[in-house]
Amino acid sequence: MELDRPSWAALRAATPLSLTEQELERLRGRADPTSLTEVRDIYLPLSRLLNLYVKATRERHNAVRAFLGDDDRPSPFVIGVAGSVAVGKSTTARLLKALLEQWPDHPHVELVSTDNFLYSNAVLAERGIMNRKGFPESYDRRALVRFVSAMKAGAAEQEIPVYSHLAYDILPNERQVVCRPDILVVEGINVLQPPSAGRLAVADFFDFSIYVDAKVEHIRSWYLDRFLELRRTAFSDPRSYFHHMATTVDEADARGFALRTWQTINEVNLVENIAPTRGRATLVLHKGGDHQVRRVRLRKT
Ligand SMILES: Nc1ncnc2c1ncn2[C@@H]1O[C@H](COP(=O)(O)OP(=O)(O)O)[C@@H](O)[C@H]1O
Ligand SMILES: CC(C)(COP(=O)(O)O)[C@@H](O)C(=O)NCCC(=O)O
Repeated sequence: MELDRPSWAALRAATPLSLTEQELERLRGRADPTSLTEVRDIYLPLSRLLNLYVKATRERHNAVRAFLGDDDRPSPFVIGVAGSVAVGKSTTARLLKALLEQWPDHPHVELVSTDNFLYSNAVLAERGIMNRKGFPESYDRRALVRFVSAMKAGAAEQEIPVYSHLAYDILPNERQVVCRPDILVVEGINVLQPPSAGRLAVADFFDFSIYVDAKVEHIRSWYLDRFLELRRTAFSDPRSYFHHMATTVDEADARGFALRTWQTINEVNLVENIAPTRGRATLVLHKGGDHQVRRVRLRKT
């Protein structure tokens, strides 16, 4: 079913807004204008709905465990967050983590971004796919599926690689430790990709999935604005892979570079690989040009 913003916002019911402006500031992505009004109208109803899903899924698991005489701990509820580069998935995922942690029955929420499963630049260069970063073949999909499958099977702790936007690469000496959570949020552009024949895909482990959607021309302008904002901020760090964009390249050329990156990599990936997975999501958040969610589509079954 499709709901407009006011109808969706009304579903918040009595869910309290417990996030402060300072906390939101910390959770928001670069150049992302998500406001407390957006949290109240869009994310609180979503948090309430997800709480109902988590409870119902737990009850079903408990019934099956009782049937099997199995006294293992229940496995985490897994949520996938998909959508284009620069659509605001990571803000959505961080907000969900902050809001879901406030429900007393699932206080431990872990967030994993799939960029951690990108192949290193060295491997991408060796395979000649450095200009395909973000395309399905640029990820170690087997490692990602193994990780989510192990968490779902109740593994106590898993170590995964760490990707840095600053280095624009996997950090060879760092690992992220993920301890068994009540809820695992897996965020990334390709998380709703269907499996290839006879294989499993990470989406096979999702209990709920969200696709963050917007018109291509809006996402393009968000990508360009963010790139220029990063040029003024993160790229000025001498360790940044894009440092030259802040020093030797002027603003017009930096904009031209970002536009080419968008047109030749991110938009192609959006059209060919990401947008076709939208219909697989349990819920679609559709944003207008001002980044605000205008419509919500929910699959009832
Ligand atoms: N080159 C970069 N340097 C620093 N941070 C970046 C860079 N590119 C993207 N980011 C940050 O990484 C996060 C993820 O970005 P992205 O994968 O485009 O997804 P989304 O915008 O949907 O969250 C965002 O918070 C963004 O601000
Ligand atoms: C790292 C990304 C592939 C996103 O990865 P995700 O966490 O969504 O799997 C993307 O942010 C990216 O860097 N794309 C490459 C082209 C570009 O520099 O915009």
